[in-house]
Amino acid sequence: MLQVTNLSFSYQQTPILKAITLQAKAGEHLAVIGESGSGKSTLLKLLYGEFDANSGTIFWKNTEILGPKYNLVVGYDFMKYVAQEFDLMPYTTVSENIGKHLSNFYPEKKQARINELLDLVELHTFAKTKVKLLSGGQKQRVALARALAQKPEILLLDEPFSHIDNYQKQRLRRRIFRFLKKEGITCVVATHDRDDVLGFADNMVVLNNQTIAAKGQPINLYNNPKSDLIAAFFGEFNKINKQYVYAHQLQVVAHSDMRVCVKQAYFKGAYYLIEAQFNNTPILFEHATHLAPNDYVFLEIITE
Ligand SMILES: Nc1ncnc2c1ncn2[C@@H]1O[C@H](COP(=O)(O)OP(=O)(O)OP(=O)(O)O)[C@@H](O)[C@H]1O
Repeated sequence: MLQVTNLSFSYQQTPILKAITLQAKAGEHLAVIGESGSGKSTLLKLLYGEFDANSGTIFWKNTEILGPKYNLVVGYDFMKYVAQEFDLMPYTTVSENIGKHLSNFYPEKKQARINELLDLVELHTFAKTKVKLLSGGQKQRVALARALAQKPEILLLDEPFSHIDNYQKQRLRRRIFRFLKKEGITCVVATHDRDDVLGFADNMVVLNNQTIAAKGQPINLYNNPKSDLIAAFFGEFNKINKQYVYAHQLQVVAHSDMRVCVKQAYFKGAYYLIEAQFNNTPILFEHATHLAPNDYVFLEIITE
């Protein structure tokens, strides 16, 4: 189990994280979300032992994670960290990068593991290509594969799919998270992307104002967001009578108390996102078909 207790940290004078307490059980997938600059990467770096905390403790099972004041070499064997900057060896091949931490003592076993990971991140055709010749998304996949090579007990991922195009991202995300669950690897993922959370994370924490503003299962935070920051993470939303109402929770009906004037319709594929006005308040809702500006419609909140 990962246990973080009362962790506080500042780079200089300004506190970045204050009294952070969180846990992740072995095999759990924990998502860390928050606005840009809220300290997600800093938290992962502290978990990795890259910095010394001002106060508080971090334990993985019975081992205390300590920073450079106490460790000559940053990091621990049981933990891997895939940073936003991938830190690969540019002049060696994809295979060599993935196998970097694997022992040469059993070359066949090493090659089999490299092949398994090349399959996982779908980079077989690039196995012998030098990393400096790869695109950003391909480098990110090499970094993921390399972090998994030795089967860490805990994996820290910072925006793990940010450089990968949408076409490959969805599939790769499913493959990687399924692989982590299958191998029982605990993972902490810092992300801006709700798709890294919904359907994958067991729990999530929300960083805001240097502290944890909320934590819980994604389904509970989704259903009861408690703040604009959390609601916005999950999708377009409105605040109606102090309640958070997602755009898809409003439907057009024949008659209701909520008569709105359409301002703009945005094609979103399976639906249109409609921007409308209700008593001078902007309202967003989803609708199956296009609605013309200045049309009036009635809306109702869908109660599931
Ligand atoms: N090496 C550093 N020295 C000083 N300040 C830093 C350093 N790295 C980050 N910061 C500051 O710490 C704060 C948190 O940064 P951090 O990168 O942890 O945020 P983040 O939530 O990961 O942001 P993003 O989502 O944009 O990656 C920011 O205000 C940033 O400017």
